[in-house]
Formats: sequence, C-alpha cells, structure tokens
Amino acid sequence: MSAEVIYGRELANDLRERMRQEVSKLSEQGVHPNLTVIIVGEDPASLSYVRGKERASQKIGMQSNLIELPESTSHQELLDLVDSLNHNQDVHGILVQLPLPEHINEDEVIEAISPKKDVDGFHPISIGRMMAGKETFLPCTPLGILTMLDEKGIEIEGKHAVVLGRSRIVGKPIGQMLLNRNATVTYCHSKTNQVDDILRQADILIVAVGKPSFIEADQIKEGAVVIDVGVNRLEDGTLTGDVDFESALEKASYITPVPRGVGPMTITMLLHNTIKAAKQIHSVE
Ligand SMILES: Nc1nc(=O)c2c([nH]1)NC[C@@H]1CN(c3ccc(C(=O)N[C@@H](CCC(=O)O)C(=O)O)cc3)C=[N+]21
Repeated sequence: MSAEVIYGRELANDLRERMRQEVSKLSEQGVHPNLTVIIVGEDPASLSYVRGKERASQKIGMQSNLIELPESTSHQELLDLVDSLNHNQDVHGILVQLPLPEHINEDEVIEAISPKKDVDGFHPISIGRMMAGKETFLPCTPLGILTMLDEKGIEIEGKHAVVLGRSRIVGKPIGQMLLNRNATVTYCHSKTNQVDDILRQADILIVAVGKPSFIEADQIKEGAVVIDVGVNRLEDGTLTGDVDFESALEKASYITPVPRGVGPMTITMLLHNTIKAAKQIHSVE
C-alpha cells in the first residue's frame, strides 16, 4: 500500500481564506480580532515560530502584537503584563510562547491568562472543560489533527488510537479529544513496556515524542493512519518529523508529512480560536 499524504499546509490555506473573509465581516461590525503573543528570551526556534504566527495573523487581516521581552524579565513582570492584557478590551487572544526561561514559573503564568482569552487552550479551566466534554478553547495542535482527520473522512469512533507521548500541549489532550470522539485510546511513553506490541495495534497512531525517525515502518500496522507531530530541526537546518516518512509511506493508509503537515494546522487553529474569542467577548456571531 502507498499512503495518501495529508497536506495540512493545503487545508490550512483553504481554512485561512475563509477566516480572512470572516475577519473582514467582523471588522465591518467594529470587531477587530487581536492576537497578542509574548515571547521571553531569544531562542531562535521560538522566535521563528512566533514570527510564523504573526505572519499568519496578518495575512488574514487579523491584528497581531508581538511582545518581545528580554531573558531577564522577572516572573512578576510577566504576570503583570498578562494581567494588563487580560483587562485590555482590544486584545482577544493571549499566547505566551513556551518554553519560558528557568526562573519563571510556567504554570503560574498560564493560570494568570484569562480563560476567555486562552487561545492556546492550556489554562486548567480550559483543560477541565475539555475533559468534561464541554465547549471550550481546544489546544491548537490536537484540534488541527482532528480537523485533518475529519476533512479526510477518517473514522474515529471505535478505532484504536495510540498516542506516543504525553506532553501537556499535544499527547495528553489529543488522547482525551479522541476519547471524546469515541476512540479507544492507549497512551505510550518512555516508561511503557513492550511499546512496539501496542504500536502495532494502532488504527490511528499519533507520534509526538520529538525524536527524528523514532518510528519506522515495522512498528506500524498495515493501513494505519499515521500523524507525525514531531518538529525536529536537524543540524543542516532542515525540519523533520518523528516518523521515518519514506518507509512509513508503504505501510500506512494516510500519513502527515513534516514540514507542511500538522504545523500549519496548529497555527490555523490558533487563528480560529482568536476569532472565536473575539466573537465571544463582543457577543457577535
Ligand atoms: N504557547 C505555545 N503555543 C504553541 O502553539 C507552541 C509553543 N508555545 N511553543 C512551540 C510549539 C511549536 N509550535 C509550532 C507551530 C507551527 C509550526 C509550523 O508551522 N511548522 C511549519 C514549518 C515551519 C518552518 O519551516 O520553520 C511546518 O511544519 O510546515 C511548527 C511548530 C507551536 N508551539
């Protein structure tokens, strides 16, 4: 079998075109969706991601502020900034780029963001609402993955979904969201025994470990749907996923590439969540 490649990049372009129209319609009603991104320090990878977010917002006519703070910013200064953005009527989405420097308590910063503006979906209130199956801001990478599966008409209900990785921003929430869609979900991680036996049972395999070529064809069940969430920058500057794409292509029924797969969908869902926040804050449709 040769898998169908799911290009998130192309789907993202279609969705963003629709969002551009929506932003322009909102603007006519006096609502100007605004995403404010805070970055602390000068990690080149983080800077490149946030610039990507800024570019994407501007392309659909959305206002975006990038606040670049020095590495030396104190925990309290960051909390004060988040608090002022919470109260700023012109700001609808607040994203604090992770990871933060060691001296800043990440959890406290995330909890300081108003759940009404939590477009990342990382606030414990958003997570709790997701766990309860209630309407909320869903984290962008998992939401992007579900959108890709739905777009391809891939059935989720009753399928065995195996999630490799248990991070707070990808692994844990994607498992929960697949469970909410009636998949049977197994989480695997670095301490899992006989992990290959479990991987080979996966109808849907979500790989989010951050290790180049961690998954190869012999770990994949024939006909599985393989979603590669890895974002690994190699020494030569190229970006690669967690799955050995060439070999997996022969085994899977669908597979996402890196780049041009999940990444562009993540940013698209961030734009989606920001539009949703703006509508909710201003009570418009
Ligand atoms: N608070 C917070 N929210 C995040 O959503 C968040 C974060 N922190 N920290 C870092 C990760 C990483 N992340 C990516 C998003 C898009 C691409 C993306 O669009 N990648 C392109 C390629 C970009 C390139 O070539 O550099 C692609 O896969 O085609 C990658 C990585 C969001 N993150």
